[in-house]
Amino acid sequence: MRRQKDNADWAAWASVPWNPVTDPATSTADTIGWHKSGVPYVPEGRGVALQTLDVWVPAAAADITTNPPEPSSLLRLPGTWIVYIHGGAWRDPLITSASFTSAAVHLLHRTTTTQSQSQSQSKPPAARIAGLISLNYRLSPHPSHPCPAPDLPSRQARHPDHIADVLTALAFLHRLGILPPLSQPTTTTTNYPNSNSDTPWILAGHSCGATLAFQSVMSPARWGAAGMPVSRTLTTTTTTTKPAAVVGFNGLYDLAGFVAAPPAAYAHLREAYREFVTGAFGPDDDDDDDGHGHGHGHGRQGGGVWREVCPATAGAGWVGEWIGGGDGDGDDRGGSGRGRLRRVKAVLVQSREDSLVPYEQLEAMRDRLEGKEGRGVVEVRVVEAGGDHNWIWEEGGRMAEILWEAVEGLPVAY
Ligand SMILES: Nc1ccccc1C(=O)C[C@H](N)C(=O)O
Repeated sequence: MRRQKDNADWAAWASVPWNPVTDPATSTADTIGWHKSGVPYVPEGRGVALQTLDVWVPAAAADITTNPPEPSSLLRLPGTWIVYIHGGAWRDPLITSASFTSAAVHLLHRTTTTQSQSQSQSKPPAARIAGLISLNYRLSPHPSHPCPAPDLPSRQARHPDHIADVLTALAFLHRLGILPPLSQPTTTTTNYPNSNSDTPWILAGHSCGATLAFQSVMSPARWGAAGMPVSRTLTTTTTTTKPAAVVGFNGLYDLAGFVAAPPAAYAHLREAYREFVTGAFGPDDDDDDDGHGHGHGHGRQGGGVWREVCPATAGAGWVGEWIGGGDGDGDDRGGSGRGRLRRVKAVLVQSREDSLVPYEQLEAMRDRLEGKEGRGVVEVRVVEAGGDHNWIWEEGGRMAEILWEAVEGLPVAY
């Protein structure tokens, strides 16, 4: 049974070929990495068009400079895996997993350069990347991008479909052993077979991808609360290890707060926000059409769906669900404590020149993480970045630098 599942996963993985990546920074044709685009993360052909992921692996390991990595060598690659979740307000079909390409190529270049430097000085590199993953997930409808019929299954998502896809993709990577592997049957919820602090990984996201990144460390049970049906796919994802660091680029963290009272310079975006938030999550019970939303949580039952889905405003306890590791139900009582992260990192990156997301979003998130729940367990790092909303991934170099520093800053050396 388990073996069959593994085979289906590896078959999905192998259904897409590796392509060599050359270095645009040098004019040589040297391979700096290998890339697969569009790997289906719902095996056996049961997924839809956007339930896919991209992967890049640096060619730095000696045996894969001339040949693409075999599954067996893939699992032995030393270093950190980074998983990236793209933005686009849960709906923009023009922003996909490919939006990570520029940052990915910069990271492959850095890995290759650092590797050869440390080899010539015969000392281990300060930071090392094992591989990079960029996720696609089903999107909500976009009013200015009509959807051709064959794409419909990928373009009619409504919360919790987006987060369910992210969790499904992460579970796929865990089953393959790319992310800290799970050796227990997924039905076991009290045993966390792996200490994720042994093999830390990083989860990053841009804009709504940052929202999804923080949602994914919370208990999935939250997405079944408040009368929202949990997607069928979610039931297969109960046991996953959590990232040691989450990096949010120009992230959306308090949508109810924005729609209720946007900062003056962003007030013209209020209807745009209300539209895409409603498209992704449905109308908010607390959203008030006269423009004076009160937006204060009434707990999980009843109003405040938008507050409950946003990391800066969600009901208490989610930081504990992250730290608890394991399957994310936050309940490690009587358990071994394995899978527990002692300390996690949140890197919050925001440009003051972002014309779509105000700095107040970062502040709300920082305040939440530095509050009662997070104090002493979440190390918050605030990073200012330049450019407009999408510059950070379009340019890629600065994003790569911040992610590289996140790898260097991981608690466990290897
Ligand atoms: N208005 C926003 C506010 C915040 C963050 C993104 C947006 C977007 O518009 C994203 C995307 N280009 C969209 O077409 O929905």
